[in-house]
Amino acid sequence: MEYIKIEGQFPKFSNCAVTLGKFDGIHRGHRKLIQKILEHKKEYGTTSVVVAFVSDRQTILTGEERRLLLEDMGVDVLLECPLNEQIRHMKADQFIRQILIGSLQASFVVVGEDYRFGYERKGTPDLLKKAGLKYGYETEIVPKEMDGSRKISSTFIREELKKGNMHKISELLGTDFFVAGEVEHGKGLGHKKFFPTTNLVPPKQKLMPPNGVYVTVSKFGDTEYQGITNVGYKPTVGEDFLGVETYLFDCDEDLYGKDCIVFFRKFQRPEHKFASFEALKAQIARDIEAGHAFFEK
Ligand SMILES: Cc1cc2nc3c(=O)[nH]c(=O)nc-3n(C[C@H](O)[C@H](O)[C@H](O)COP(=O)(O)O)c2cc1C
Ligand SMILES: Nc1ncnc2c1ncn2[C@@H]1O[C@H](COP(=O)(O)OP(=O)(O)OP(=O)(O)O)[C@@H](O)[C@H]1O
Repeated sequence: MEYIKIEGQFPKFSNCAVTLGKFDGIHRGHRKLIQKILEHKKEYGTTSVVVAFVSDRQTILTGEERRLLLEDMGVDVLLECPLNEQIRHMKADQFIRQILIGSLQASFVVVGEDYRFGYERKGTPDLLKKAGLKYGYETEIVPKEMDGSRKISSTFIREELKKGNMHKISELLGTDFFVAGEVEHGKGLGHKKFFPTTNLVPPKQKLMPPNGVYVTVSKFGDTEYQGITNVGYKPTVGEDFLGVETYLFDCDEDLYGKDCIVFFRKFQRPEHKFASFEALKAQIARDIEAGHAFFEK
């Protein structure tokens, strides 16, 4: 996949199947749109392009995680465009002419039914459709993917993430919430005093569920390990950064420096400050038991 961070002008492409939005999280609704551009590519040989508008607020997926996911899905080009003043002030018809037609030579554009773009959010799916008739591209407007009576959206997922409702989040995303990163060294206390663990440090940009213990699955390439993960600052020992620390079941490999993806299945309990290492160790043993019980179910 070609990844381009827009810093000024959009690059030139031709014959593109394009979808537009913020694409934070890549939920089931987003997947439908992406599937449409991939199908169009398969049928007509277009270049599948995701245009993702990014701001500097915290996100469900980091930029890197989104790249991994879209690449995995088979998208050809990801154009990451900062929501700066220039873009915010661009009128909808100018966006269509300059970017969709001028830069991307779009032949297919797909958006959700309530998508808005351009200055004062005046750009609508209907406007895209009308312009398509004039400029010769096809438009597909996708009905909102629902969860019961509520539309699936990144906002909905953010709310559930705050509550640590990992099961609901998996339903909305169509996959488990995950953290991707390289395994780092902890203080090494885990190894000496407790259990061996893998440590990831998510960037501050990443929205995380509440600090606490989660049942997880960690992936290293094609190898998967079930495990139990603590998210937080380890108040018993005191850490000054938020870590994602996992005890992997049935693993005695040295995984330092390896790329890892931790998939969150279930919230188990909040993080506590324990009076002694012994008390923490006893609790971690119970967490591990609860993790095993979850997977045996
Ligand atoms: C399943 C699990 C649960 C944990 N729960 C807590 C907790 O509630 N409070 C806490 O202070 N640390 C908790 N920890 C973190 C331990 O304090 C940590 O493993 C230990 O300090 C070793 O850290 P190190 O590998 O960075 O040396 C937990 C770790 C694991 C793997
Ligand atoms: N549930 C959905 N079903 C179908 N399409 C959707 C759905 N949600 C969003 N889309 C479409 O996906 C594209 C990207 O959506 P975007 O990420 O901007 O919004 P969102 O997921 O609703 O997030 P937020 O809650 O932050 O507005 C847009 O074209 C949007 O209309």
